[in-house]
Amino acid sequence: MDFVQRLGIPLPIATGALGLIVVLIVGMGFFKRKNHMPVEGRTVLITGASEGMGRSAAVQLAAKGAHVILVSRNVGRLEEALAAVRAAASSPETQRFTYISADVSEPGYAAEVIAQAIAWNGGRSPDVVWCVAGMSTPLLWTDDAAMDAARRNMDVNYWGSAEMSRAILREWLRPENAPGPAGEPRHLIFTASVLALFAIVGYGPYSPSKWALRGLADTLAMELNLYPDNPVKVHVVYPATIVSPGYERENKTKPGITLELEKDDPPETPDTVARRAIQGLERGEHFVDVSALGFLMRCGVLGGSERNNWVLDTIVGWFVPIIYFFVKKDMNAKTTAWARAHGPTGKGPHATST
Ligand SMILES: NC(=O)C1=CN([C@@H]2O[C@H](COP(=O)(O)OP(=O)(O)OC[C@H]3O[C@@H](n4cnc5c(N)ncnc54)[C@H](OP(=O)(O)O)[C@@H]3O)[C@@H](O)[C@H]2O)C=CC1
Ligand SMILES: CCCCCCCCCCCCCCCC(=O)[C@@H](N)CO
Repeated sequence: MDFVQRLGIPLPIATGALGLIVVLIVGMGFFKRKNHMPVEGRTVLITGASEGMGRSAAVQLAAKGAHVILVSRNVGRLEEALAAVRAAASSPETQRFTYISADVSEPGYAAEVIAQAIAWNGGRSPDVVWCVAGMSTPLLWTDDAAMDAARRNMDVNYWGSAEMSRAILREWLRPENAPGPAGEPRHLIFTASVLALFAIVGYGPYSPSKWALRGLADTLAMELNLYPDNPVKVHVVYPATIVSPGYERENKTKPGITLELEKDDPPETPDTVARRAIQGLERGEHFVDVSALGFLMRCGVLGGSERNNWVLDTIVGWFVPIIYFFVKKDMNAKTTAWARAHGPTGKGPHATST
């Protein structure tokens, strides 16, 4: 406490301030104990639900008692996922499940999907919509295929989620669909990536599509205050590496330097990532991180975004630049060293060994 006195701050005020901070952090944790996203008996629509994290989320939400609508393109895989979801139901006699085959990159697809979902659901819209469908084509920005890949990533990741968000909000926000200000909020969930919080070489075609989701989510979070009688919560989930079929696909084009830089990020299974994401949603978080690195990266970008815990997120955010000072130095040096050893465009998953 010596340094506190040397700063001229009286001890009682210093301990009082410290005590207040602790009480705020603990207190805010206490309020979060409520489940902010109960799904039992409610209907959840998930895009990208036939594989990877979306499929795991569908299974886990069925186990919590939700009716689930799976959306993706491939009917064979949807059938398989549907069987897994059905098998996980907590009340198989009352819970209902179905799938809708749709391509989220098709302009206008979402209104039709929502219409089908409502028809199946007895005239009621789904209560939770989670946009998980996504893809990644890592390439160096000057690669021949990068521009087409960037447009495709934007079509699936950004426009696929943006269209769905508009279609469902136009339903949820209708005056006749208003549960009133005290009604259970509906939930609109986007799936981004930690790469929307921190960028690394090789994800030029992908990262912007996920950053864009962040901008849309923050805009909507404020815009939804216009509809106090139709409460809706907006969330963004930020996974790091998920060992999924999509991850196998993206590694086919991943530049060697990208593989090298991301190898320190511990890969997680789709089940683990889905479970942590659902826990964060149940705590009522606006931005949901699912790993320790993701937590630091989230605190590092918050700016004017909603904070999950205003005290903790802010204080952690003050220290993240110190970590980045070293991380960026290291990553920039590794990238330069890579160019010296392999030439700047040494690429492909096996580039490390050539
Ligand atoms: N894997 C990773 O390392 C990371 C992934 N993410 C993001 O998390 C989410 C889940 O990733 P992951 O578990 O790897 O998923 P996968 O890539 O393994 O599965 C993607 C799912 O989305 C569906 N999908 C893909 N394109 C379309 C489309 N055009 N229209 C409709 N459905 C489509 C697929 O089904 P079908 O082919 O039948 O259409 C499948 O169900 C994605 O948004 C991804 O960008 C974020 C961070 C890391
Ligand atoms: C303060 C914090 C320190 C930061 C240290 C950074 C370590 C590098 C982590 C890179 C992780 C990349 C995950 C990619 C996930 C993804 O979205 C793709 N697989 C999808 O294509």
